[in-house]
Amino acid sequence: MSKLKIAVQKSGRLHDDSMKILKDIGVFVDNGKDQLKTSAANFPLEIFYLRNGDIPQYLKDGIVDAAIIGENVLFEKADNITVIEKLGFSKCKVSIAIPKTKQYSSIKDLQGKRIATSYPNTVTKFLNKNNVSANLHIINGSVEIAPNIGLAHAIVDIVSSGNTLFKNNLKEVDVLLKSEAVLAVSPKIHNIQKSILSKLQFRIQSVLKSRQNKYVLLNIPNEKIKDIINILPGMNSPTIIPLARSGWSSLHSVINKNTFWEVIDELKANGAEGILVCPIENMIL
Ligand SMILES: Nc1ncnc2c1ncn2[C@@H]1O[C@H](COP(=O)(O)OP(=O)(O)OP(=O)(O)O)[C@@H](O)[C@H]1O
Ligand SMILES: O=P(O)(O)OC[C@H]1O[C@H](OP(=O)(O)OP(=O)(O)O)[C@H](O)[C@@H]1O
Ligand SMILES: [Mg+2]
Repeated sequence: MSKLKIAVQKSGRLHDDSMKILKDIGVFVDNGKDQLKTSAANFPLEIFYLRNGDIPQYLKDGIVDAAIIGENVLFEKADNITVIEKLGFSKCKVSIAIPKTKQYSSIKDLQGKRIATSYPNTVTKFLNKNNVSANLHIINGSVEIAPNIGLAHAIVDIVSSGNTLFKNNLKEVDVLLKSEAVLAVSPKIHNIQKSILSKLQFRIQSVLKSRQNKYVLLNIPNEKIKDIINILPGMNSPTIIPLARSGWSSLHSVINKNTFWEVIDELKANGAEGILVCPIENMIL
């Protein structure tokens, strides 16, 4: 039987969330971590556990059909790889940082300076776009140490909470790109694998939507139904079911998790009682 070959990071920041998404879409993978290749038990999927930094080449060569990978790594190592879905985790930036005490008004300030980075292509593209030339010092990790030991005037590295910069007396002065985990596709993927991938993507989309929303049930006096509907329009329109208690109804709807508490406050202010909020496992729209 034909299978879709998908790469996920073997270990590191993307691994757990990548495996969680596969679990949430109902794909059962029997502990893959120690094996470098496993098959899903209930979906035509083969999982390759690889280094994030190596995945772009596997995609280019068609060794894997698809991958869950940090978008910044694709930007660094592969131009022609299509991203079909942003996955909403491992959000970060690739930024320029300099010592806190130094001034920075634009990238022109780094003309002729030394920049330490693990992302030389990303930096070079940015420098070229701005007609600036600088010397790159390429290192694979602990980049933030470079200015403090006299290795570089500036660094370009991943910034998320900003803690690592703070601890190393650095400040972020320019953002080269924003990144998150994505589902990327090999240009060499065949049609059979494409159709498996679209089934996988459909399931992923339904899980991502469900993560954004919550299911809410509440009781309201009938005369308040209109007001509540205005607060809770739902996916199309909310479900309303009469209660045994005369003059009252139960209303069911979906609310976005970002506006969740504001909506609950409004519902209470408009007479809603017995409000229940539940997670949604899947949203098939
Ligand atoms: N501090 C962070 N916060 C959020 N996302 C991050 C952070 N650091 C890295 N990432 C994202 O997670 C990806 C994986 O990072 P991680 O440090 O686990 O591996 P890596 O060193 O890039 O790769 P490899 O698997 O090749 O060792 C990065 O490419 C980036 O997209
Ligand atoms: O803004 P922050 O939340 O502090 O995150 C940024 C740090 O996270 C990453 O390092 P990681 O911990 O992955 O170590 P690594 O360099 O060994 O990959 C990145 O290289 C930064 O150093
Ligand atoms: Mg890292």
